[in-house]
Amino acid sequence: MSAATGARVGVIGGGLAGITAALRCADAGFAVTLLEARPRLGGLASSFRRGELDVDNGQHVFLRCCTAYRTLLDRLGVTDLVTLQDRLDIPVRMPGQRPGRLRRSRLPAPLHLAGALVCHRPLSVPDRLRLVGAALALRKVDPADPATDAVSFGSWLAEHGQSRRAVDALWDLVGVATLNATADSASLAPAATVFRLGLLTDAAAGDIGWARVPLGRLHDDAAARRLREAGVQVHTSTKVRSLERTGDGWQIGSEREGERVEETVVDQMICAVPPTVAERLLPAAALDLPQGWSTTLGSAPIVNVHVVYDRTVLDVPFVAGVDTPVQWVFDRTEQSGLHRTHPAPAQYLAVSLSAADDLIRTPAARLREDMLPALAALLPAAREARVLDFFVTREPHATFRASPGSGALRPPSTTRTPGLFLAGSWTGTGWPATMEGAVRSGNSAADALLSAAGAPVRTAEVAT
Ligand SMILES: Cc1cc2nc3c(=O)[nH]c(=O)nc-3n(C[C@H](O)[C@H](O)[C@H](O)COP(=O)(O)OP(=O)(O)OC[C@H]3O[C@@H](n4cnc5c(N)ncnc54)[C@H](O)[C@@H]3O)c2cc1C
Repeated sequence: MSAATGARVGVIGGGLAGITAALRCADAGFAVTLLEARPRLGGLASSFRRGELDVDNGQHVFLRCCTAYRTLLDRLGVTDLVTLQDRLDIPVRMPGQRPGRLRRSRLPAPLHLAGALVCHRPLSVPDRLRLVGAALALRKVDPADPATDAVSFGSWLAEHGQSRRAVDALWDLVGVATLNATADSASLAPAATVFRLGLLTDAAAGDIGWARVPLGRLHDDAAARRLREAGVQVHTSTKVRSLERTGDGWQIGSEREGERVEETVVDQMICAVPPTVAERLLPAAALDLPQGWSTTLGSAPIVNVHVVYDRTVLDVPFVAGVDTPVQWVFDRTEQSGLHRTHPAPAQYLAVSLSAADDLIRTPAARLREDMLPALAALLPAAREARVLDFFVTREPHATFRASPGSGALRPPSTTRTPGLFLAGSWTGTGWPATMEGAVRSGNSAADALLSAAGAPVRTAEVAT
């Protein structure tokens, strides 16, 4: 029997961070209750039904180096529902140009990308040569050094000989999608983490993975099943309103459909909610941060434009765009179950638009006017195709804003209040706001809680 048996843990928030933390604590023998405001689990990485179509709230990808997220997928029993490339391969499209690709070779890092970059036609030959120096210098940047967080990625790239064109056609191609910020507005610290871990250290690290099913099947259905099997009490549609310290424990006040529900009393707490909610719920002295820190940290939006065509217009799972407002385009036909209502060859594409400050309030009709011609310019078959459906999903608070200085506003998983721990992709994981960061934060919070409770900490296995 575990040392933790009988001790009660409350987890607020059923995103990836909360799911991970709850499973880890339950596996260690705690009696866990998870409270989630929405009717479903999965938080910012979820899906919903639109008529007969399963729609993700936004296209999500992960990399082979996302070992914590992949370990969670294993724990949820859904690894067979995702695809992971054998070799990093990014088809690149530019209007009026022959298709290109960024594909790694079998050489060790960083040589694995040399061939692809030498042939990256959007860049001039001098720009391609200057990439080498910057890539080697980036390998030496220490993301954990506070001075790194004070600098913008864009200014660092400029200092290292990168032209505007190189930033637009290469660094931002990868950086905007992973940091949800352009190089000019991003902190060097998370940018260095992404490029070093994903592209510059281990050749296989940057291979891209994605779900072959709606995200809800992974992060809601499978997670709910595994949590239940682990003995976690999951209460969805339950919004936490208050968190009170009572003697040695915590009293959680919440409501369901606007009605107060009986308070939950626990011994230890993990708060895995967005930053603004955490600041509201946490005792004032819990964090070593100035009042209003969550507003200062801020958030950044992502918009997805969804288009159903009457025919196949994209013959690969995804492409990245250069010299176009279209950033990344994904084939969503299989995941969405499109052919339940629109027979083949109809195809459903999602255009993922990160760092979308300029687009988050743009009306759908205007996005349609802009995006359909842009898609036709990249995908010749789209010029003749009929659009059967067009809609937009918007996540105004998709990630925290990874600006210079944001690192100092990302607290660790431990707080100054005993028995209270924090999780969430916005906490101090060193990673940008990603699924990997969320799962790592859930693991850190669980590790800290287990160690404070004197329970054995079994570091989660890492997928290879
Ligand atoms: C459109 C989009 C595209 C993205 N693309 C990628 C990608 O390609 N790759 C990648 O790795 N990451 C991507 N991300 C980021 C990734 O989804 C997030 O970093 C991650 O899912 C965050 O998980 P979390 O558990 O930290 O937070 P959240 O998912 O925000 O979970 C917090 C949970 O707390 C709940 N909650 C809030 N208030 C309360 C309350 N009072 N009481 C109870 N519950 C409450 C919320 O409902 C939510 O479920 C994307 C995000 C978006 C929005």
